[in-house]
Amino acid sequence: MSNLMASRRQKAGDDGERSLIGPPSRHVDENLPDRDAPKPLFVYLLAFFSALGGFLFGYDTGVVSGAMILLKKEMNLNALWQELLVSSTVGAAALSALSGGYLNGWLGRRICILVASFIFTVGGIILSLAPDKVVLLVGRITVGLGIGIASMTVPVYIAEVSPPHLRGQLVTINSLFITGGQFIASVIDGAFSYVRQDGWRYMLGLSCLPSVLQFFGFIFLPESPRWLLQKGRSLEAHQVLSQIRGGQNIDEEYDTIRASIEEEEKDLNGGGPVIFRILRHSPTRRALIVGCGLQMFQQLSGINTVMYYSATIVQMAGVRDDKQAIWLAAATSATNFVFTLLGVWLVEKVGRRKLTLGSLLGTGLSLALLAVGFLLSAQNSPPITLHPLDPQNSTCRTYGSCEGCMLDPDCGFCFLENGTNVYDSSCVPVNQSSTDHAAWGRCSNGTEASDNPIWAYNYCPSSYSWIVLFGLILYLAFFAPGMGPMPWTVNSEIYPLWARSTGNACSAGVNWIFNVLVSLTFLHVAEFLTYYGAFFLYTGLAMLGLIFVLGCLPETKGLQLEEIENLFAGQLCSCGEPSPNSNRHVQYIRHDLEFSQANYGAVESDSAIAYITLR
Ligand SMILES: O[C@H]1[C@H](O)[C@@H](O)[C@H](O)[C@@H](O)[C@H]1O
Repeated sequence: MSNLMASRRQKAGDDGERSLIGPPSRHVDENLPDRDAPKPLFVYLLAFFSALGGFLFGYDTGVVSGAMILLKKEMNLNALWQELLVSSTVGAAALSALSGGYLNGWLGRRICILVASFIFTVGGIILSLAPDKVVLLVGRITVGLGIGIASMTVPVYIAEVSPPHLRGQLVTINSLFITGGQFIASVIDGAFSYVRQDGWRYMLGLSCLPSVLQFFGFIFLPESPRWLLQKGRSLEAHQVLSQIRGGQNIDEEYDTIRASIEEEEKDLNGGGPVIFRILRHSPTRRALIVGCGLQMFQQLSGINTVMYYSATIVQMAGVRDDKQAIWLAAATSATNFVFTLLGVWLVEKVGRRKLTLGSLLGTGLSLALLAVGFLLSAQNSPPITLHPLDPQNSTCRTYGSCEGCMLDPDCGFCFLENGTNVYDSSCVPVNQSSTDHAAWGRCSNGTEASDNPIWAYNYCPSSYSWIVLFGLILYLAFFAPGMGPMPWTVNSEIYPLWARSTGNACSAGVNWIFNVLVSLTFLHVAEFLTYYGAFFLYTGLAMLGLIFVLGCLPETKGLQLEEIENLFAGQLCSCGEPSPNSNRHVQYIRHDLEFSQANYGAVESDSAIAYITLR
């Protein structure tokens, strides 16, 4: 038995991943899934149609910044409404991701994906036809509900239908679709920014195309075989598995899924709602802490602030034209997308742990560079030379330089420019109905000719802006391959079968909650700590994340599901070292003995527990 285990263990290390659906159950040394194993086209089709959910997640979160530039003018949106339209989607996503675990167990993965694509479509229609801002808000909340369900269901579905040797790659491709969606959204934003009248309707409404495609695709696509088996629909599960595996012999895999479900049922951890069972079961509780911690630190390292703020960063660097700024923001999301591709390639080469650690270290250093850029800009902030009489007697006249003026949300900086030289500058109140102009004076008419003064809201002109721009690109290059996709990928692998949808629902919920928190607090944090203070704060948080990952994230690459579970059997933070218990190796093997009924038994040796399927 030990030799047999050793050979399987060796093979597991060499071959990469094993099925999440259940442990491999084939005969010891033959038919093991490996890179030469058949790659049934059908599974790619399934992954593509599911990852459209990731695309919609990226599209709907990304498209709003470009749409807002047109919307705020057409609908006279004040800062509060702009904030509401952006954050309501993310808030709704948090709620629906949290409830998605229950929906997944009750309705199944396929129905949840169908529901999500239906909601996306309805949301897209509401948004494109919205007559006023209230209906727009309803549309944004609707779309958020779809995003939440999709964000937690899609990785689970892909993991459950993928053959073992393709699982890691296919789940990470979902993250590629997220950043791809954000990139396409920014291109669509750029293209329709020329359509001044109603351009935003196309931007927001176009998401209906992929969602309708996904909806019709999933009418014909199958349910996860594991969910079917869990619900006792064994005949259907067998048919689906056989279809997904392209007609290969699936008896062994099928038996394994069934065996693992029966094992789960034997060991219900006291019964009750899954979340309580997770909290009572220490290894799964530890996995949940690691999964939620990763999602929390992903957001605390400021990705969405950096992406959202990128348009302002490029304005700060001297690009003042709205359209040019939109296209440069598209370049930012293209960078995010391209470097995610690097992550898909690296994940099986260097492993999840090293990729996440390297990514966080680079992310922290780039955040520090961004902070230094902002610090130098603040120290050399242009002085205010003109103090026009203020009819509103606002706080704006109290500032001596652009820095203080820019940090006050009620004021903006109005100036003339000669090359990099700023002159005739003043700090004046912003127009309450549009931040594009001042409330009165030279910068209030919104026209921008070379002899007209420039209106800078939220930023200051600075000759150190290149440091900030460089920091931004470096940040994305480090974040995108690791901290972007790994929290999603790792979460799809670390929970045992019974806890997978609830574990993913909780961690996705944590992701969305911290997304809202970081984006809602950014401007206030910047007001109190200044921009460089805010970015130094993110640097600190990324470093805390680094310590967390260093201490608590074990390497899951190339391990079987049972080995992954065992990684959480010991202490929570063991610096990635396998816990002593991980020597216990669980192995399912099939004995072709002549029994007509299936029976299951367990044998424990000094270094292994073997679950033997007897037939
Ligand atoms: O993994 C994704 C990705 O990195 C996106 O670019 C980001 O906007 C999301 O918040 C994140 O969850």
